[in-house]
Parts: sequence; C-alpha cells; structure tokens
Amino acid sequence: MFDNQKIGMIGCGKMGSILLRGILRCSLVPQGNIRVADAVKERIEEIREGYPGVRSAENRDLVRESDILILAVKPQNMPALLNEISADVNPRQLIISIAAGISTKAIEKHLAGPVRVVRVMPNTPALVEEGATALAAGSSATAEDLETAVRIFEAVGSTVTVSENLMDAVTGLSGSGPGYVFVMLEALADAGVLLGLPRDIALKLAGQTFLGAAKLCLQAGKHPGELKDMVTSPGGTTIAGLKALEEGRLRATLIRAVEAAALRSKALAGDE
Ligand SMILES: NC(=O)C1=CN([C@@H]2O[C@H](COP(=O)(O)OP(=O)(O)OC[C@H]3O[C@@H](n4cnc5c(N)ncnc54)[C@H](OP(=O)(O)O)[C@@H]3O)[C@@H](O)[C@H]2O)C=CC1
Ligand SMILES: O=C(O)[C@@H]1CCC=N1
Repeated sequence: MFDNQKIGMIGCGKMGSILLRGILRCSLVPQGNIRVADAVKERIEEIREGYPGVRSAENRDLVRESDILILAVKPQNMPALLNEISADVNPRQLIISIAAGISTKAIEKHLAGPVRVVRVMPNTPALVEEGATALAAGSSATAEDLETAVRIFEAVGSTVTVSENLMDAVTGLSGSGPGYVFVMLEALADAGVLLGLPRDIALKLAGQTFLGAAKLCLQAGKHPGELKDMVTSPGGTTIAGLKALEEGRLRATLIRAVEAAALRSKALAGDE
C-alpha cells in the first residue's frame, strides 16, 4: 500500500518524532520516501543522525513532493502553516493532522480547493508501540484515505475510528490521558517511598501494577468494577484503600480532568 508513496511530515517535535520512529520501525515506506520539516533545525539534525536516509525540505517543497502529508505542529501554529502551504496542496494528496482541537473543516477552509483530510488524535505511548489513536475523516476524505491513516497509526499501537464530533472527548481522554496516568504512577511510587520502599522498586511495582491491570481489563473483557471486586476481600486491605480514594473523590476528579481537557480542545478550535 505504501511502497511508492512519499510521506512528508511538518513538525518533528515530541509527537511527530514518535510517529516517524513508528513508521520507520514498521518499514511502512523506505527512509528515502520520507521528508521532514521543522522550524527547529536541531530537531531535523537529530532525525538525520538517527535516520540518514530521511531527507529534510522546506515546508512548501515538502508539501509539493508528498503523497501523504502529516501535520504535527502545535494547534496555535496551524493557521499560519496552512496559509503558508495552501498554494502547494493538491486534491491527490492525503493530509493527516494530529493537532488537538483543529477541525477538518477549519483545515479545508484554510486550504484552497477540495482537500482530503483525516484528523487524528494519537498519544505518547506510541513511543513503545502502545499508543491509543482515534481517527475521523473530513468531508472529502475517502474510505481508502481513512484506511491508509489507520495503517500508519497501527504501526504505533491500537486505533479506533470515531465521528469527528467526538474528537474533543478523545483528546481529553486518551490524547491527554498519559499525563494523568504519569501523575498517578508517580503518586503511587511516592506512597511506596513514604512507607519505606526504595524509589526504583516502588516505581517498578507501581508501573507494573498499571500495566498489568490495564492488560487484564482489556484482555479479560470484564467490567472494571468486577475486576476491582476480585481484588477486594471483605474486611481486607483493598477496601480500606478504596474508601480513602472515595473520600478523596478520585473518580470525580478524573472525570473533571477529562472534561477540562476536552473543553480546552474545543477552545483551541476557537483560536483557529
Ligand atoms: N505531545 C502529545 O502528547 C500529543 C500531541 N498532539 C498534537 O501534536 C502536535 C505537536 O505536538 P508536540 O509534538 O507535543 O509539539 P512540539 O512543540 O514538540 O513539536 C512541534 C514542532 O513543530 C515546529 N513548528 C511549529 N510551527 C512550524 C512550522 N510552521 N513549520 C515547521 N515546523 C513548525 C515546532 O517548532 P517551535 O518549537 O519553534 O514552535 C516544534 O519543533 C500538536 O498539534 C498537538 O496537539 C497530539 C497528541 C498527543
Ligand atoms: O496537551 C496537549 O495539548 C497535547 C494534545 C493531546 C496531548 N497533548
């Protein structure tokens, strides 16, 4: 599907470089078929050192040379970038945007003429091939475009396709979610340290507990409440811990966190 396709990526920061690594690790295309551009020259140098076959180009040249164009700059930089490249895009290209909050409609509006856009929300565990990615097709994207984008993001984890009005919710949950999990992980490790565990052992136990519980939930196909009950002996230790979590309103706090991030995603659209 990808062999003769040229992929161009504008914005090779945290998320763009993770994605690039995944594309190359899976050999979706040879290095020579990839062009990268970034406002920060050091980022390009780092990529060229790691992947000598990957070529760099200026934004507009890169756009003209790409069959698949991945836009991975911050949402606040998207309007200026879209204006810069609008004369160079063409309807034969697939444009993939990973920018939080920026709708396919806004991208279509900035780029003159009909353009095939797929909006995507990945997350950073893509670095270890455990990403969670949601994709939504714009008005001119074909089923094959969506399939192409899914193939790219399957290289770095699992994918779901959603209708675009759900992308803010996705952004608040899985896009931003690793941030919440890292805070919880750090807090669990801190608790272990408070109780006398060495930091490295506390972090290993906390991390593996998250990993194992998440895997159990996804693979067992059981409701998390049922799995929670399996851990919780009457009059035992877990129910004492759970009572403290309820007193600290952990559930309400997590729900509020996802809601706040989704609202921020919506607000970024207003910044367009
Ligand atoms: N980080 C994450 O966990 C996730 C991020 N995203 C989305 O991915 C996108 C990128 O995020 P992230 O990787 O964290 O951001 P970064 O700031 O790490 O990377 C973006 C890079 O793009 C460069 N850039 C900005 N404007 C241009 C331009 N016009 N031409 C070329 N390069 C440009 C930036 O340079 P400079 O620093 O000078 O601006 C920077 O090097 C965002 O839209 C974000 O919403 C999506 C899911 C998860
Ligand atoms: O914090 C952000 O805006 C980006 C988008 C989703 C995750 N990180």
